[in-house]
Amino acid sequence: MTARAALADTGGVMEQVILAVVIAVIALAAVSGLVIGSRKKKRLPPAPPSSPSVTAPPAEPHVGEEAEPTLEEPRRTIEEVDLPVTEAPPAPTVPAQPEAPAIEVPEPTAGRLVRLRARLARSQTTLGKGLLTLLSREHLDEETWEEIEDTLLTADVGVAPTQELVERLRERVRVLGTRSPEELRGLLRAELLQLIGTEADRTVHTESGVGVNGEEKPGVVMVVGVNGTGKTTTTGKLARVLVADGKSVVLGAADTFRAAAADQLQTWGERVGARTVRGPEGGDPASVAFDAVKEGIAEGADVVLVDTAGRLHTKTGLMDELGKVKRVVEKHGAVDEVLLVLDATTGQNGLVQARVFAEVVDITGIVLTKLDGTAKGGIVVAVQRELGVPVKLVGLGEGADDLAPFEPEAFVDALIGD
Ligand SMILES: Nc1nc2c(ncn2[C@@H]2O[C@H](COP(=O)(O)OP(=O)(O)OP(=O)(O)O)[C@@H](O)[C@H]2O)c(=O)[nH]1
Repeated sequence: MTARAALADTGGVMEQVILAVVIAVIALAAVSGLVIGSRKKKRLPPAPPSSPSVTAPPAEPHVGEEAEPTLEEPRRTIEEVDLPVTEAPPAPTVPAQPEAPAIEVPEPTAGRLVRLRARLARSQTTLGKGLLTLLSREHLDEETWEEIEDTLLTADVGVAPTQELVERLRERVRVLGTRSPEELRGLLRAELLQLIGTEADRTVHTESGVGVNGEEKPGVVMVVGVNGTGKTTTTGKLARVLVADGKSVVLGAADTFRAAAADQLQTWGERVGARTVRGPEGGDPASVAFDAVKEGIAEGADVVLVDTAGRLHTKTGLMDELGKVKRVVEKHGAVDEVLLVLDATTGQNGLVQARVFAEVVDITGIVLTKLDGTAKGGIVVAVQRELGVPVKLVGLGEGADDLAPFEPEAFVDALIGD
């Protein structure tokens, strides 16, 4: 091969090399253009308009995207950090103060028994009207007197008072000779009144006095009795009686065995604007009672009513605890009333309860509930005899103002009718 031929050969190879390089560059450019295009396609779509009520979670960063720059904040020492407790609470935006329940105005207490006498008359006909019918018989033979006796016993008057009454009636009827219905009514009225007693002090004592430290102390009333007799209801109704008479009342929910009892009492209190002092469920009843009187003193209240647990008289420990409640309350000063609540429908069983309660605390008054639901009104006589303590209030229904001061005359009139 000549040198010229060799050179020409070399030039051809160079041309091929240059061509190959040009093709490679073009190919590279095309490939890189495709990559850029595909990256552009991967960009996130524009964010949807944000909704005002729903807060969207932050979008997660994708691979290849740069992280958001962090805010540059100087590092603070622990002393410089404001603790949340030191911050002023944000101004409340919702004016949602629950409205205080409307305060009720209880019915006046004077003459309540007269107003409610229809409740008594309905259920007591066996006693009053039954006696009148028997006494009106033309011949008052032994059989009739026995029927009179049975009527009194059935009405729970009790054996001894029944015998006394029958004895006196026999004597007076004999002296009277002929009997007009009016005379008989007057005679029976007088004898029943004598049996019930018109002289006893039936006032519920709630006068304020002087506490152990010489401070003014509200009148303190303890309400005791077995579960279900209507004790809590009676405490609530009594609060209304007092409020109706213009007194301010604090309630003590010392029935800590049953949380619902405290709720029940509080509801009664709220209806007449009386504060209720309560403790933890199962807590010490004596301490709740103590706190209630303390609160009453602090508030300058007129009366503190303490509702106690309806302990069963068979449980000696619980009964002892009732004595403790009274002793602890007395650290503030005297307890003015201890009212025993008895369910008139339980008859003789109520007398057993009365006896046991009287052993633990000095009962000063009796509240007979549910007299509207029984013909056994004679229990008024029996229980007074048993305890030597007067009936001071009677319950004549489930209504808020169905608790009446006990008035013997109105009671007897309701029994025998006018
Ligand atoms: N008919 C009638 N029902 C009454 C009277 N007094 C209370 N009651 C009802 O008797 C039931 C029991 O009353 P409460 O006050 O819960 O009885 P309690 O003795 O406190 O019982 P605990 O709270 O379980 O200790 C309730 O349904 C009252 O409405 C009343 O004079 N007449």
